Amino acid sequence: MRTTLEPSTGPGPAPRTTRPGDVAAVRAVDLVKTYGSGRTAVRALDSVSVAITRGQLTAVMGPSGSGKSTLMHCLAGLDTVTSGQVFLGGREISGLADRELTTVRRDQVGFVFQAFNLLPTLTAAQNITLPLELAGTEVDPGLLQATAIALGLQDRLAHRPSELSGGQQQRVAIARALITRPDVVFADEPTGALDSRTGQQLLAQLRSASRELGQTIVLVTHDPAAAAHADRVLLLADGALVDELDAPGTDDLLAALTRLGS
Ligand SMILES: Nc1ncnc2c1ncn2[C@@H]1O[C@H](COP(=O)(O)OP(=O)(O)OP(=O)(O)O)[C@@H](O)[C@H]1O
Repeated sequence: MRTTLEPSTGPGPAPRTTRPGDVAAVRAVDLVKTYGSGRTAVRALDSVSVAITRGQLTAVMGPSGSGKSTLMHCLAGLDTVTSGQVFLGGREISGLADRELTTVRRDQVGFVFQAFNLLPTLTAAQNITLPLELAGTEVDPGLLQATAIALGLQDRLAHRPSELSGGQQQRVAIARALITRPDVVFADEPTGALDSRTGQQLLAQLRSASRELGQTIVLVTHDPAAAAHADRVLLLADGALVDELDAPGTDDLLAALTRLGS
């Protein structure tokens, strides 16, 4: 097992989590991910180096098969890397053993998926605080309130998922990912199960929650209108990072994707 810290910018012991001076919440250096071996090997990520800025909403776009999910999985400690390094919160996670990666995922990362994955018998509040309960951490009512307000859920906390709209259910799932204040929240096509208007509202809320709480969020999406909510958009093609756009509009993204032939 190999664990190193990012090069320190100052004296003193290197802390476990992101230092105040760090701008990157998560960083990949020369990341390579190959599936399979021999003639059937697929190089899903081909030497990707990228830094995800703290407190920003970053979207990852690219044609189908370009490596978006693979990049997310490697950055989040869900998958091993073939070579290269991943630093999460200033600590290298590439090379960690499975048990340590489980702790990284529990303590440093939040996830939001297309399917909301809420527990039907629990209220919205209980769903949101579930990660804290599972970790044996006391629930701070102020933190729950602030998270609920950031997502416009303060009047829905006593409701069960079946009593909530799809958009509200996904906001509960986002609140659940934010409640532990992880280094990064990864959202994989979070609007995939929502109609386009509700999806747009959800993304606006995701972005404002990111700003209000200073939460780093990585959004994986096919949808240029979704990615247009991001502070920065990373474009992947054939496993390589081919472009980075700052606060692009939907038209800029459509043009960039057209150039990639997607
Ligand atoms: N478990 C796996 N075994 C073999 N090949 C894989 C595996 N997972 C992904 N791949 C391949 O790696 C490449 C990148 O896949 P990935 O799922 O990361 O792309 P993506 O951009 O997320 O695609 P999509 O937009 O279609 O979800 C593809 O060629 C894919 O077929």
